[in-house]
Amino acid sequence: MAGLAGRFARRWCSGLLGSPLQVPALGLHVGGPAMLASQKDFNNAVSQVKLLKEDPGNEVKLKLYALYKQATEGPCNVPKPGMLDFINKTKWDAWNALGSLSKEAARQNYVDLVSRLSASSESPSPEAPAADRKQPESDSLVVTSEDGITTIRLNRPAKKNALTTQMYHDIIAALQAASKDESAITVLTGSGDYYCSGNDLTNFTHLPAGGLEEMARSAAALLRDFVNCFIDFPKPLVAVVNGPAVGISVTILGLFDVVYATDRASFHTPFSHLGQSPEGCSSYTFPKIMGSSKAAEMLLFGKKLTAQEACAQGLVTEVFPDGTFQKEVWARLKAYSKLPPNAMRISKQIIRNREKEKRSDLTFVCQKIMMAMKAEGFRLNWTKTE
Ligand SMILES: CCCCCCC/C=C/C(=O)SCCNC(=O)CCNC(=O)[C@H](O)C(C)(C)COP(=O)(O)OP(=O)(O)OC[C@H]1O[C@@H](n2cnc3c(N)ncnc32)[C@H](O)[C@@H]1OP(=O)(O)O
Repeated sequence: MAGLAGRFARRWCSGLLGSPLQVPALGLHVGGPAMLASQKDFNNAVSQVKLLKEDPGNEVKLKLYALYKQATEGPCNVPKPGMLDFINKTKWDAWNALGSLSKEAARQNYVDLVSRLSASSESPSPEAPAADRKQPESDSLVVTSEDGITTIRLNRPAKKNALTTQMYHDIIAALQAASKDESAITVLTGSGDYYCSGNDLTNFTHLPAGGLEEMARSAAALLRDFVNCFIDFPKPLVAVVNGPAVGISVTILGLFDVVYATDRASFHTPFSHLGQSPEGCSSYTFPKIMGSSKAAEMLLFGKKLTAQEACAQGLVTEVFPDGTFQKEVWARLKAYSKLPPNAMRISKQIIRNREKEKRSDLTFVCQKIMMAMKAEGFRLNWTKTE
């Protein structure tokens, strides 16, 4: 495991330990005061970074990288790497974010940052490591209740509604609240042109203090809580699939009671491409819904289904023309929400209870994730899914 963590760290660190970036949150230097660090101070700081006793974490290393580049080469002057080149794109973004910060100010900021890091590595910091800090509340999830329907909307359209760690937590909380509220039906949908692009692939780029193993363990625990909420949800749960769906947003569809899709939607589970294995109980629900060979084509080979294909295979309940999708679906859901809520709950319980014993599958899936992460060296490279 240490080897894996080391490989992970090396990938981040390659060419990274040395560079200033302007980060207002760190109180870094922007202007040009009288006493700026000399080239010698800067060279010393570059050497000092390599001697730090504690790994400062990827976030700080990224700041160092960007400041170093700015100090030595000036404003970012190289083409933006493609989105598949994930690590270099992240580094490029950090450097580019420094804008026109002068070389001298970047040099000073780099020296200041290294001096703070050296001081804190000698005395324990009162602050929790950045990777362990709780994420700020975000508006990436919007929950509304109207006409007997609670709607949980993924609201990160610029990132195709990719699920951040915070969003997993927020969805769990929203489902728990919806299971107890006055609504008869609960809906999951997305904002913008995508339903969801699956797990946010940057969720795994910040290594916690406990290293790779700890990251795998906490991801598996969060995933288990997340999927359990869908398994246990007591009311009718409807997916309003407003556009393409990828990864975990597809696998959990087998735990919904009804899935309505626009004819623009597609359903893609590129797990093998990513060196991962399927989750969300799909190893159980998909073969049951569509038969084992169709399930294998999706889950092993990553075959992307059109909305019509997904409907023909039973994953989707009904497909609507995109132009009338929202109008037709919401009109229908409003009508359904007038049905007696208790009757719907009890009927759902009768239908689903038979399945709950299969839950051991879920634990197995969590174990598989950890095994896959280890086996794959926890690869960060991701494949464009189209
Ligand atoms: C903590 C608990 C962990 C539980 C783990 C559960 C295991 C789950 C597994 C999965 O879900 S596997 C599936 C993961 N998803 C993907 O592989 C999709 C990756 N994205 C793409 O292939 C493409 O972005 C797209 C979805 C096909 C869209 O392509 P398009 O060309 O239309 O748009 P882009 O320019 O590529 O994207 C716009 C913008 O959005 C960002 N983005 C898209 N998807 C993700 C993602 N999954 N994670 C993070 N960011 C994503 C993309 O980087 C672009 O950002 P900018 O470059 O504009 O900043």
